[in-house]
Amino acid sequence: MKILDLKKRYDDKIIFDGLNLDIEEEKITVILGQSGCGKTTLLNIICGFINDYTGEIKFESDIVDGMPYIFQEDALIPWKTVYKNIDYVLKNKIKEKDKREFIIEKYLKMVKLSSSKDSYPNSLSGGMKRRVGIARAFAFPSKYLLMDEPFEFLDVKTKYDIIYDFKEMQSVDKKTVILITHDIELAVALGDNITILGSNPTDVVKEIRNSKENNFIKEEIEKIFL
Ligand SMILES: Nc1ncnc2c1ncn2[C@@H]1O[C@H](COP(=O)(O)OP(=O)(O)OP(=O)(O)O)[C@@H](O)[C@H]1O
Repeated sequence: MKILDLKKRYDDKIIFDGLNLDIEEEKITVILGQSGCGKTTLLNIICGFINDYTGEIKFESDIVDGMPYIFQEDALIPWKTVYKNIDYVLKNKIKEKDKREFIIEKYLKMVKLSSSKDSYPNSLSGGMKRRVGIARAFAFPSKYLLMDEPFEFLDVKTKYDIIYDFKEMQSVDKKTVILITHDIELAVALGDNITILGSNPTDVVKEIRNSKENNFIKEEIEKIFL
């Protein structure tokens, strides 16, 4: 995916004034930026929630069905079971019920929630709700996956358990993931590529490719970001 010469303002506040980004397909790109620099605005432009910008977003894969978006807050429907929450987003895309069932079972198993498929969201822990959200996002037939601070408000152990499972799923499904955060540890744990944004107006400060190959990546990011 390429973001070319992106310009966006809210009234007289300039957020992007010619931002260019090259997002590698089938990898996890983490975009790190301080609060208020425009990360959510960027994701909302990519997924089409925001249209009043100039510049171009070039997708290499099909986006006709839309793309899943995991928010900070749980976006589960409280009156639907875990199974029905996932089925709800697949229904319009996959007509065959048995095919949907196969997909839902597969992803619930991957997030270790097969036995909770008939539970309602209010009976799940915060971590379990996150897992349902991840299963639903991976089950959705899209090459792209957008995530906005997806693991906020989780305790450290739960967060790293989920990160581990997320990586396992990504190693099989190879989505083009864009994750925005201000959490350096999350960036280091998940990012194949890490882009650090500065602000006023927002632009790229540093792009780090293949960050897993760099043993000092956290220290390097801290020097720039903190
Ligand atoms: N609809 C809007 N109208 C006016 N200003 C807005 C609007 N949405 C966001 N902003 C402003 O634009 C700037 C960027 O907001 P955005 O939410 O994209 O930043 P962010 O980097 O995601 O922040 P955070 O990490 O705190 O969520 C902020 O100063 C915000 O107050």
